[in-house]
Amino acid sequence: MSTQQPAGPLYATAAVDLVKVYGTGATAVRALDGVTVGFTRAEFTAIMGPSGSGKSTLMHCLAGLDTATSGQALLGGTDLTRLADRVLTKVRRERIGFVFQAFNLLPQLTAAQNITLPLDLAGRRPDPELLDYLVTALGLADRLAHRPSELSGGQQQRVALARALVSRPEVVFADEPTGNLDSASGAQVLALLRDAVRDLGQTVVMVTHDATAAAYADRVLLLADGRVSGELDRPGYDAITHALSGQAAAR
Ligand SMILES: Nc1ncnc2c1ncn2[C@@H]1O[C@H](COP(=O)(O)OP(=O)(O)OP(=O)(O)O)[C@@H](O)[C@H]1O
Repeated sequence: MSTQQPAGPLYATAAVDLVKVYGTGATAVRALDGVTVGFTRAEFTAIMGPSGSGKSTLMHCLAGLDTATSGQALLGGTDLTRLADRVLTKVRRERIGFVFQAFNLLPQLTAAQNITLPLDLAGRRPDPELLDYLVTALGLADRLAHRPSELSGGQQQRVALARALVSRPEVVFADEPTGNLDSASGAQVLALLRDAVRDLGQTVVMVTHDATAAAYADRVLLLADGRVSGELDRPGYDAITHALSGQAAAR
């Protein structure tokens, strides 16, 4: 990750002078105030910062879930801000993986069907080796025939993670993926995200408030007031909490 020159093949996803203003006139909120940042391929980045600093907005713009006011949201060489809705939907489905705090599984489908749903929609078959690796690594082998209501929260999030990873998307965006999990389940999800980066070359961008979760990442990007305020390289828990308390003191 770098805050310099984000265009180019090195970056899986990048923001270039990204601005997002919600509303108009006196009530307008400048959620992103000119963010330029690149996310290197095969790297795990955590985005942190105070509530309202623009973390979710940045992720949503980069993932094509929200439209920027100006600037570029690049996925590889594609500027998502220039795509028509129909094309954007296809890009999201075929090139991006998502893991949210709410697991967003379809209740009527089994775990196995939920995992392969995005590939099925795209008319693609899962790579059997990758599917096997993910199901085993996530401890889901004996849960594949279960529906979400028959699974624990941790198991549901692991199904959502397998679904996000099985299509080898260019980027996995994770928004507080451990927010609803107990610490053991959360650690399992974070370890698999880290391993997917190390072993599969997956690019992962995760928004989190949790320094323990962020310590799994290779880099931490700090936002404040809609701008990039800092970046930490392979920080541990202490370095992250120190940077966050520095941010709080500066406010
Ligand atoms: N749909 C919206 N309409 C109006 N304002 C919005 C909207 N979404 C976000 N905002 C505002 O934009 C700013 C950035 O919000 P954002 O959700 O990106 O912050 P965040 O860092 O993710 O916060 P949190 O940690 O609380 O989730 C905030 O001031 C927020 O109130």
